[in-house]
Amino acid sequence: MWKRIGELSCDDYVKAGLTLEDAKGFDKLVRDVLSTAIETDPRDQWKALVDESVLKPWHPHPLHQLLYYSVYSNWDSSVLGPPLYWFPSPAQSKSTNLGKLMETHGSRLLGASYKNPLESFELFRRFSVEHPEVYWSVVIDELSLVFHTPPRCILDKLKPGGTWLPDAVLNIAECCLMPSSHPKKEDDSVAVVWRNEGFDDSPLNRMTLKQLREQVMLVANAIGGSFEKGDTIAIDMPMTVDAVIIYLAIILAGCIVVSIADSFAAKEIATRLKISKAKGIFTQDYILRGGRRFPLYSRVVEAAPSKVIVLPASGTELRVQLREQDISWMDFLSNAKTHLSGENYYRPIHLPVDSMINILFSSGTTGEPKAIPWTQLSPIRSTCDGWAHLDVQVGNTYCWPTNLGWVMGPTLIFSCFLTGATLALYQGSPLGRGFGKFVQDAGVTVLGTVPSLVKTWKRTNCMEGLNWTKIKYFATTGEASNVDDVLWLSSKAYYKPVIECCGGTELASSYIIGSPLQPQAFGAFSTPSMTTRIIIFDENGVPYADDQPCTGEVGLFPQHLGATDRLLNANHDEVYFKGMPMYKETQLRRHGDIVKRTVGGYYNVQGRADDTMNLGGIKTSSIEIERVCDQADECISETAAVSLTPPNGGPELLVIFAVLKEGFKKPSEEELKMKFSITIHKDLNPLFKVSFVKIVPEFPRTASNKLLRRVLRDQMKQELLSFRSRI
Ligand SMILES: Nc1ncnc2c1ncn2[C@@H]1O[C@H](COP(=O)(O)OP(=O)(O)OP(=O)(O)O)[C@@H](O)[C@H]1O
Repeated sequence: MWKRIGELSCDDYVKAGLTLEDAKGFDKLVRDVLSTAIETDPRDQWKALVDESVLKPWHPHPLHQLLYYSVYSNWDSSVLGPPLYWFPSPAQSKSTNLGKLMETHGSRLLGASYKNPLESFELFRRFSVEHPEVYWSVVIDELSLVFHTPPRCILDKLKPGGTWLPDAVLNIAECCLMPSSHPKKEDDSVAVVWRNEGFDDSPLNRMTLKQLREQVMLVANAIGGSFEKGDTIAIDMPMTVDAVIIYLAIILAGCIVVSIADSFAAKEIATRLKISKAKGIFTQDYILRGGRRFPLYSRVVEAAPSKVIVLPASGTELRVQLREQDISWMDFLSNAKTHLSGENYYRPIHLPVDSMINILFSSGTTGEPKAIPWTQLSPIRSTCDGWAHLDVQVGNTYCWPTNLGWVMGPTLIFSCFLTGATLALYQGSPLGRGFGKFVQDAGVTVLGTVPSLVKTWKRTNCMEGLNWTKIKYFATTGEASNVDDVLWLSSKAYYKPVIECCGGTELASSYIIGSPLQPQAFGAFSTPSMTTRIIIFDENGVPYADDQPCTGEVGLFPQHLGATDRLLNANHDEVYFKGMPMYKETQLRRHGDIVKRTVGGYYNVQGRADDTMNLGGIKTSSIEIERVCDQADECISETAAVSLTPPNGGPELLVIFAVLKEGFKKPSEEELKMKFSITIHKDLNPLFKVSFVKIVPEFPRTASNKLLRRVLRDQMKQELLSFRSRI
């Protein structure tokens, strides 16, 4: 449906939103830039257009779409791999964290085979898989780690998952807070920059490393006065600068953080407090978000924990009446002050590297959320991923709207403070322009997102006119990205890479991800992460060869620094190992994703193994079907595909749920069914039959916004049952 790039004319540019005058200039520019590349590889054409900044962040999105899709209009992904939009430059690659490391150690470790960071990336990555102890020994030196007792070695292979950094003793919060010479963190380096929603035109707030340390030590002193070492203490509040201080203070004081996302209802808070046996909880009276005030303290109180420490959402006065056993933040802090007579210093509690610092909960897309213990190894792992794959370093300002209850919250804290980057926090809703203005004003250089956020920004066009060109990397996680949404995002900073990250809370890392040392494709992962070995296997558990394009469930090699070896509310072995195939002598670790490896070695996640369906004898995944259905009609905002086994048995039935965009003529479910069928037959498989279509106002999602296909499946099952019982 898209023209070839050489066939585009002023007319097309006008239709895409330019004035006739601008279209003429634009047409000439495109022709000039492509004059040397018109018959060549589309990748060279796209690269030339990007290198010359032909497309500007303020150009209308249809123009970006027109150029990108026209360049790749004849691209056959099944033969050529996914279309690429970002290409690393040799010069730039040498200034990345990993590039520098490779230039320093590459020849020593790889011998004469080492060429440069781009050509030798895959070789070096494989080396990191085969010799993780060598890789970690050099990368760990890049973080501001201070060991009270250094590790005996990097890896002791006696146990199945290995014992990492055995005998090491440290306090990971202390490592975040102390100045260091490499990475260069000084007392007056800016540690945190933040702004409150509603103050979008006011100056930014900044806190230096020294100020942060003093604040954390003050709170750690107060915690030391009220709790015992090893106590579990919950945090249920937005990810504000105070929440970050409390998080680090709990760990500094040798206690364990229980992170609970602030969007949970009382019942869910109660479950999490019970599983973790939390002795107390930090919360706010209200949550201020999107110009509204949502009660939080009342929800926490309903969950009935023992002691609640309550911060005001704004100002210094609480707007709620506290129960007798609870205490205001001010009173809590003043205890510490009295106790110390003005002296903030706190002696960090040093603990073995495998001691627990944080209890997190998975999002629960596949079932009950798992209570996942993070040890001091977990932040080391997650920071190293950000260091290697997002190039987080001194001088960066790193922002990722999230919450301490999601794995990205703690990851973001450690990724900043162990690498010397500045943490950027917007205290309010990330959905609107205020957030985008903060990104601009704070000079954010690494911006993390989740697909639903990007979808909203694109749909509402709320970021129009803002300058995001300081961003050098975007990142996205949580769910599969929509190609057109990431195209929109990348275009806001002259096509900077959007690094896809897919992992799990229990891995403290991504197992597949993008890299600044490899060309990137929208919505695709370019590599397993450093040191990670993945195996994709078929339905019989037979592995595909490492370089073979294929689709199947993924298994991980279990020796994975930072991965869990226990769960608090389930049997770890049963969840992650039972029933998994062996690879040679090794039993693989379950992750539960269906992964497609494309030609050229890129990856797509096709959903959870639980979301695969068998349609007429052919295995397929929800995401594959949704990708084509999303394009079936312009009135479609998003789709969700699930399959049902009919109550009386028989082949699985395909059901497609659709959310419609506003402002379009609403089709009937029958009409949509026709459209979906045609698209699926044309673009996916002529044998797939659509059994039902349901239009719904919105999809059920986890608190972190992940689509809950299992809830849709259950709903449909109920409907089918009640329909049958009525006839
Ligand atoms: N960039 C991404 N693209 C596609 N899927 C992703 C991406 N990032 C994360 N995911 C999905 O999210 C999963 C990890 O999320 P998390 O650790 O919160 O557990 P969960 O699977 O959502 O919850 P639970 O284990 O409770 O069912 C991944 O295994 C993958 O299925």
